[in-house]
Amino acid sequence: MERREGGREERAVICWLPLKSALREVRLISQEIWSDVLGYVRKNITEVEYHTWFAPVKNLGVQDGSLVLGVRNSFAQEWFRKNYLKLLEDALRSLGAQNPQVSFQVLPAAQDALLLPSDPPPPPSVPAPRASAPAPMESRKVLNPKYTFENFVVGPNNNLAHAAALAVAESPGKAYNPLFIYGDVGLGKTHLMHAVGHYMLERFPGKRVEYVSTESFTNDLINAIRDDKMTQFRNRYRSVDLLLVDDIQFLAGKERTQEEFFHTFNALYESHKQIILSSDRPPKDIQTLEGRLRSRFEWGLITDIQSPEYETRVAILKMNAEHNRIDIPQEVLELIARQVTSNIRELEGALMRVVAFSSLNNVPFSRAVAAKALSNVFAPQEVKVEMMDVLRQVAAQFNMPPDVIRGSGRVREVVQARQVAQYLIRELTDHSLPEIGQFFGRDHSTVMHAISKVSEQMGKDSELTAAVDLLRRRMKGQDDEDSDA
Ligand SMILES: Nc1ncnc2c1ncn2[C@@H]1O[C@H](COP(=O)(O)OP(=O)(O)OP(=O)(O)O)[C@@H](O)[C@H]1O
Repeated sequence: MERREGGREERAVICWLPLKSALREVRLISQEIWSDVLGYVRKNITEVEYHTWFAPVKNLGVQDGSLVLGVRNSFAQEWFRKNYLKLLEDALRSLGAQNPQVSFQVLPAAQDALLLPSDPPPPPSVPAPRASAPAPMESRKVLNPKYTFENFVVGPNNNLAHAAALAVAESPGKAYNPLFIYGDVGLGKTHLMHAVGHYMLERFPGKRVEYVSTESFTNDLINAIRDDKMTQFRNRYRSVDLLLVDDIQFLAGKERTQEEFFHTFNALYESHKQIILSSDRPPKDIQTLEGRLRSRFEWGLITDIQSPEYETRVAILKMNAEHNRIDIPQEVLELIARQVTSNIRELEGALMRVVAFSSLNNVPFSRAVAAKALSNVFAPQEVKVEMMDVLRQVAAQFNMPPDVIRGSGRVREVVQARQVAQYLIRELTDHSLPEIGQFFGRDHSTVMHAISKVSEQMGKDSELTAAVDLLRRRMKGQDDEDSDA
């Protein structure tokens, strides 16, 4: 464990250890911030400037609350400091950073030349230029390594779809063919499809799995017709063991694609190859879909995925946090799960936003911090402070585990932290003295004594006063200034 000598410095370092461990995966998290920052920057400078200066910049993650950007050489470093620092800080401010910090590092030549796979996609607000020709045959997509059965949280909203997908994975071409999964955006249809693909490839590495969106299928068809390559097209789609087609509702109104898909479907079905289709609606609601296709889609099993209920949302967030090795308190996850109710993609985005916010502002996770981080995007939530919130914040501030504060230790620092925690709980929550006493395994008179002791010291002991003020602001989500004090 990292330790430095010297009172204040030591506290500053150790206080943020949980946050530092949260930042281990910060490169991943900060792509989200970086995409938003680029979106902001692009709106505020010319395209030429953007491409000259920002396109080559590499996001190196957040370190100690500062967004670190890799630039090509010391000239660019200087240029950025002089010309773009303020713009970048404004961009971070627009994302909720209260004391934004940006630093620039000159990249080693090799890294500069290398486009790391973690580089962010272009910001969504400014779409990348689109080629006028349709995508080439290679538009096939690969399976997302994250979309496995192990990473899929099962709840009442999706247990039937999950069971069906598992059955299909175990007996492809036999259990349900086709499997038709429908549901609103961002609820896990693609995840389940890919999970079947992974499962099959793990058990039978020689099998051919093809995942394609309906749009890519259509583009491939157009290209094949244009380039006179229909035989290759047919070979490609009719020789697979598992065909996964996303967003099949986009077949609506495309007669030629429907015709070709009909033959692909028949060829696969007759040779007992598995087909899985996803859609935002059941086959009967897809307008202008040929009757013969609709009836084929209904041959197997049609199953839906609904919005997840609260417990499933919390479980998904927990799994995501663990996956990214982010140590985030349960009550913060619960707050996010209450805030984002319908869409899992948004739920994951909200978690990222909270992690980004707390790393950029260098504050530990708390419900108030999470509420603030989400307030720009979702309706602001009134956060009721809980005893556990206070205990955790006091523990971080006094650099000792919460259990030690609640324990029986009589060391001066521990007693002081315990008294501060009791004082703040009394002030910030509705709990009675006996309830607070019970939380600390003590009686109400001890709590009364703690409160009068802290009240007495406030104003006299400046360090304690500053710590209590800072904690109070943090609990109320008002820690506007830098919170390293
Ligand atoms: N049950 C779940 N457990 C864990 N993660 C999930 C679950 N359901 C969805 N997700 C995650 O939510 C995100 C969105 O899921 P996915 O892309 O599969 O949704 P979709 O229904 O295919 O959406 P769209 O219709 O927009 O394509 C993904 O990151 C996925 O991993």
